[in-house]
Amino acid sequence: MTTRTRQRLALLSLSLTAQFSKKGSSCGAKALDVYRSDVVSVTPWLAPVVWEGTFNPVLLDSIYEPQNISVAVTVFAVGKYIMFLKNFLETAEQHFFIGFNVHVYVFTDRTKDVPQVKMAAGRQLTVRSVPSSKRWQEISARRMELIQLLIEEELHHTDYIFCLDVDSKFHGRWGSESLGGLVAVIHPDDRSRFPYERRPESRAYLAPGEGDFYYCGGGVWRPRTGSTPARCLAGGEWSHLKRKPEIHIIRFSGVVKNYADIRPNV
Ligand SMILES: CC(=O)N[C@H]1[C@@H](OP(=O)(O)OP(=O)(O)OC[C@H]2O[C@@H](n3ccc(=O)[nH]c3=O)[C@H](O)[C@@H]2O)O[C@H](CO)[C@H](O)[C@@H]1O
Ligand SMILES: [Mn+2]
Repeated sequence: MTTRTRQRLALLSLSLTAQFSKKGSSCGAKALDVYRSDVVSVTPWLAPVVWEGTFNPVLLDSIYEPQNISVAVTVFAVGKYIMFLKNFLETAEQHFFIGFNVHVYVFTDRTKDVPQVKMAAGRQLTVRSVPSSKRWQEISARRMELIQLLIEEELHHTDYIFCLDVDSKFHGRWGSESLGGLVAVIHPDDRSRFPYERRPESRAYLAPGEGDFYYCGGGVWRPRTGSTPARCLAGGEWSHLKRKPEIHIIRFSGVVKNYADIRPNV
């Protein structure tokens, strides 16, 4: 099955859910619950915004499982950020694409310090050695280049690739509801506090008052897609922020850290 067909299937599955609820089929009772009126559940360009309660996980898994899809994760743990890796991997084992083929690629300069985490059948970890750096900006900027290389070398047949921050941990299901051509995670902070790009010379420039969603720097990236997300995930948190009532289930969180302690430079 081609990638495009899969994407269509993902969207189809959502509309199927809606149809079931209208027609009151045997799936009806469950599907009827799949509805939220208190949040925006579709973007103006018709990408689903995935809140808890807007999808039926059993139905979605039953569509994706027979397709035997493969999911890759890239995560960088350079320098002191290696300290976050154990928690990241352990919580991913509990919540991230359970029952699917998952291949985690860890990029690190401290290969000897990669923790041994027992992984379930169908899941594996590969460590890629990268040089250390004295500047976090360089570590951050080089990530895309190294991911691109990985795709060219090893990921031709991988269906979906998620690029995640290592200083994150999973608390709740993150699975097939997040599959799409280009997926972004909505940042849980207040919109007024976001550092939008204000330099007019930048292609990402937004005038004050413009802009709809603000995405986390992490998310999912796939080759040959445009820059408007086909799917937006909600349900993240940074524990120093006040929990918002519309977030029913925390799926993942960013670990609160003191940048001065862990980044090689400030
Ligand atoms: C969730 C989210 O919105 N994250 C973004 C935000 O994260 P943060 O402000 O949380 O940045 P960060 O310090 O977590 O750095 C991003 C990632 O780079 C890696 N790293 C960084 C420094 C280092 O010394 N060693 C190392 O391995 C590590 O995987 C880390 O998770 O801003 C960054 C750029 O500043 C990136 O855009 C991140 O994706
Ligand atoms: Mn981070």
